[in-house]
Amino acid sequence: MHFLLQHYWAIPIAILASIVVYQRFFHPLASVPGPFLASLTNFWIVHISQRGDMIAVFRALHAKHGPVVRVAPNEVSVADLAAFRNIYSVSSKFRKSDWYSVWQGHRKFDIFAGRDIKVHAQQRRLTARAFSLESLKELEPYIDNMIETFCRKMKGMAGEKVDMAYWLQLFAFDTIGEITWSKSFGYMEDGSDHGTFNNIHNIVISGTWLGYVPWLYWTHDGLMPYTGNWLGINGRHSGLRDFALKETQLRKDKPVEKQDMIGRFFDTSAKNSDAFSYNDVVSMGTTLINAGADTTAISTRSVIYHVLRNPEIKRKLVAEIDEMRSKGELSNPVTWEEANKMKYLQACIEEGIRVHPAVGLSLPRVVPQGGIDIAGHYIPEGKVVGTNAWVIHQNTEVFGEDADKFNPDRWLDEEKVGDMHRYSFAFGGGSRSCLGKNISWLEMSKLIPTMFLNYDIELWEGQPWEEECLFFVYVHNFFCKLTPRKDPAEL
Ligand code: HEM
Repeated sequence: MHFLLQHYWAIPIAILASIVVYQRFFHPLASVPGPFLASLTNFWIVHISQRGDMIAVFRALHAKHGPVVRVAPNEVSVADLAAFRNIYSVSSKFRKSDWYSVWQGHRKFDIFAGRDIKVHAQQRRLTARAFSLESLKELEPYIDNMIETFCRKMKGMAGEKVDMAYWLQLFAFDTIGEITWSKSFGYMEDGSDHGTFNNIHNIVISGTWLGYVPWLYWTHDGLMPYTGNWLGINGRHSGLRDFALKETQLRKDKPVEKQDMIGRFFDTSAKNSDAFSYNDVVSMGTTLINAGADTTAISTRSVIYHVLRNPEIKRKLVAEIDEMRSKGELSNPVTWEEANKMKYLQACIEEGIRVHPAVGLSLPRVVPQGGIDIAGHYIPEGKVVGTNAWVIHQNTEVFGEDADKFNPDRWLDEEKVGDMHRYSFAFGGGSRSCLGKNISWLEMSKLIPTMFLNYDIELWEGQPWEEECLFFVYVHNFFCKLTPRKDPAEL
């Protein structure tokens, strides 16, 4: 005792040393390679996620350590192909990790962030039909409205420096408003999002890092009545939700000609009011804004940007568009049916979302009972595993030696396309894969060829863009110049 009192400074050092020894030598993940600090504390990954360069760090870690890397005391990043298919299968028992709890907050019905496998399966059954391929036909006229507004706005800016990243975001948000509540947000008309993007950016910044220390979020949640709100993520549970509530309220009393997403949810709710209440319909509205707008904007940007940076690819895409139009086989705006016949366009979209997936983090899942063997490492039950699309999409075994290049032609190789789809992860995977994939594909398939049909598009002074990797991978500095083209059908 006397010794301890005299050398009190040794106590924290001894505690720290035992933590280091335990985490490095005795912890069940001790054999998994990775950064030293990551094996000791979650604050390493918090720091990386806040810095906005998670993609570069994770790619470098896998290049150095191989297919399994310890990225937090209890979490590993997985690039092993067999394990990936197991974790993200349709019947997967790997539930979403507590990273998602900060996104769910107290919401009962959260199709994106809910972590209970059974509850999620029931919620997915209730909502999936609204997103089905057959419902796309009804949504197409809504999207035509938005494309017409977008092209009209572009016409007004012909020859000028257009902030394409921003305009595609305005388009994607207005489209979500239009297909969900039969009412665009009017952002394109105003040329402004009136602060919404900044609010959502703050939600994403906050949710990205807090997810790695959920105890901090829940402690703050308990103290909030006394301390007030200090966390941006709460905007998802308050401001954004209030917005969806107001729109849903307005829509409820307004008859519409075409069936929109909220209309479909109301129909399901009328038949299952216990399992899918009015409140749950509002939650779906919030989710659609959160999950469906930025993701589509980011993916559309990627396709257009990479096409513009590769003159030969741009030439081939425009040639496909012009050939169909001059034969009278292409409408303006381009229809879904026509777009599906355009093989090169579809290949450009596949490649755009492969090289720049909208989500920049691993999608973390909890290892179920029995554990899992990954590339020679045993990961026990309760630990977290996750794959990052930005890592797996660079796998040369699947995507070829030029996996780091934008090359739409790879999607035209019929022998390889099945395997590439199997490991495409931009829309997530298995039972938790994206519900809105068809909708976003519809938007991209129509907007992109319509833009190249009507305009010659160039990068403004050819400057490269900058990436900011949070949960979403935002881009900055994507400017274009648009020159109206003569319609090829009239040439
Ligand atoms: C190109 C555009 C899109 C991309 C890249 C994308 C990507 C993703 C990803 C990666 C996930 C899985 C997230 C996870 O496992 O944590 C997801 C889930 C989801 N997405 Fe999308 N998304 C897109 C568009 C949309 C659209 C337009 C909507 C709705 C209109 C939507 C609604 C959803 C929903 C509801 C989920 C949760 C599904 C579930 O867990 O059952 N997404 N999306």
